[in-house]
Amino acid sequence: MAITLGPNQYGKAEVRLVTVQREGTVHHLKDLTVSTSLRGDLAATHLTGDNADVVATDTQKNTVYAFAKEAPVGEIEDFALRLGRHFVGSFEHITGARILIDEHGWNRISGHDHAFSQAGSEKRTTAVTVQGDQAWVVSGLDDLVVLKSTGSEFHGFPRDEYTTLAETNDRILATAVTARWRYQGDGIDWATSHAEVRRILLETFADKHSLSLQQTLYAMGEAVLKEREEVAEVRLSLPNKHHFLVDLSPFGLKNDNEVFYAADRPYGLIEGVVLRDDAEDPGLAWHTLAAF
Ligand SMILES: O=c1[nH]c(=O)c2[nH]c(=O)[nH]c2[nH]1
Repeated sequence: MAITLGPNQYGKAEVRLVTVQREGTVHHLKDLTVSTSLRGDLAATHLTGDNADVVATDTQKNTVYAFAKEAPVGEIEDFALRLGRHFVGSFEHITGARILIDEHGWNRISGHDHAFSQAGSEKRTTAVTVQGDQAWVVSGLDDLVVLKSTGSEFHGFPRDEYTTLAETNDRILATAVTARWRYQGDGIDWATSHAEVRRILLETFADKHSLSLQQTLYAMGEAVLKEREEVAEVRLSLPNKHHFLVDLSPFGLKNDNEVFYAADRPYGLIEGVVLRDDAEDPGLAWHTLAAF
C-alpha cells in the first residue's frame, strides 16, 4: 500500500488588525480579521520535518502587521493582493497563497473626530487566491439582516401527510444575507463595486414581489450580474428567518397578520449560484475560491 501526501496548505488564521490613520485630529479606523494560507512544495516538512521551506506562520502574522504600517491598508482586496503576491514572489517553494480578510465596520459618532460605534454584525469579506502570477478575487458580505413585512407569498407546494404549513399570500420575509461574488478582469474600484453590489442586493430584496425565497435569491443574483459587468458569478446563502403568526384564538383575539413569533431555529436555508454562461473559467474549482 502506497501512502502519499495530498493537498495541503498552512498559515495564520484570524490575525486581528486594527489601524488608526490620522489626518490631524480626524482619525480613520480599519478593523480587519486576516487569515493567510500558503501552498507549494511543502512535502519535506510533512515527511521528514525539514522546515527549510516553511515560512513560519508567526512570520506570516508579522508580515500582516508590518504591511499595515508600511503603506495604508486601503481596500481589503488590495491589501490581500499585496500580501498574497509578496508570499508567492518572495519564497521559491511557495507557489500559491490564499488570503481571507473580513472587515468589521465602524461608524463615526456624529460630530466626533475619533469616536466610533460598531456598525453591527455585517462584515465585508474578500478571499484572494494567488497562484503563480495569476490572482482571483472573491468578495462578499456576511450577515446583512433584512426584513420585508409584506410583498412575500408562499403557496402551491406539495401537501402530504406530513404537511402542516399553511399557504400564505402575505407573510414576513426575513433573512441574513451571506453573499460572495467572483470578479473578472482587473483595475476594479473595489469600494464602489462593493457598495453597488450591496445596494443592488438590498433594492432587489425590497422591490421583488416574492413567491419564494428561492425566487428572491435568483432575482438578487441576476440583478447584480445585469448591472455589474465586473462580476462573473454570485453565490447567495439565505436563511429563511421564519416569523410565525401567533394563534391568539385562545384569548378570544383575532390575529390580522400583526403578531408574530420570530423563531431562531430551525430555519430554512436557501442557497444558490447565479452565473453568466460566458464567464471566463478561473481555472480553479470555485469551491476552492469561495468561503462557502
Ligand atoms: O420561500 C420559501 N421557500 C421554501 O422552500 C419554504 N419551505 C417552507 O417551509 N417555507 C418556505 N419558504
